[in-house]
Amino acid sequence: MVDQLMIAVGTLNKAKLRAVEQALTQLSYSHVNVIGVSVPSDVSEQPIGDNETITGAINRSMAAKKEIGASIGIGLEGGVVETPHGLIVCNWGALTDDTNDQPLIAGGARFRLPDEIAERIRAGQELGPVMESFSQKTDNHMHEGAVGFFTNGRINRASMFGHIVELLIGQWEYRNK
Ligand SMILES: O=P(O)(O)OP(=O)(O)OP(=O)(O)OC[C@H]1O[C@@H](n2cnc3c(O)ncnc32)[C@H](O)[C@@H]1O
Ligand SMILES: [Mg+2]
Repeated sequence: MVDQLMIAVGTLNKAKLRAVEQALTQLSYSHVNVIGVSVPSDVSEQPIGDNETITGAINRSMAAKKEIGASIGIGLEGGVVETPHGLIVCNWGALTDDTNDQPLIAGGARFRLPDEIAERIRAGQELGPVMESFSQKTDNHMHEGAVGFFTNGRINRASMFGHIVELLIGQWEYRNK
């Protein structure tokens, strides 16, 4: 009988939690207990740039792990990056465990936002609420997300974060080999 592995995820967002649960089930981690914890990211509500977004993911992973004394903490954070090609959505994840090593980091899918959305983010609005009014769907950020809306439902927020979780768990397995 394998010991239960407690994984704290620094969010109550259903898409993010589903991403962790699905990724771990697919990887046959049947002995894991995934627990969502509301923690501060200590960055802006709408992180701008890779650096701030990664920092948010790391802060969430550390705070979630500490909050419930889990063996692993995972933080997932969405942000936007200004580029000469337009405003690009970015997504980052971090995993903190009991070692003194740096948190593991992994990035996810990226795509350019349409100009009318980008303009509203540049004016200081958050992507989540902007998507709610644009898509006329409440809680869009907990379901398909901007990524699902603008990719015709091919990649939703959970599957996009699921990829990041696999990159994190894979690195964690490599480190523990
Ligand atoms: O409760 P938390 O974990 O904070 O979940 P969240 O949906 O707010 O997610 P983030 O803080 O990681 O994302 C920062 C902002 O960008 C929004 N966002 C990021 N990616 C998105 C996506 O694919 N679709 C819709 N909103 C997105 C999100 O709603 C926030 O306003
Ligand atoms: Mg948020």
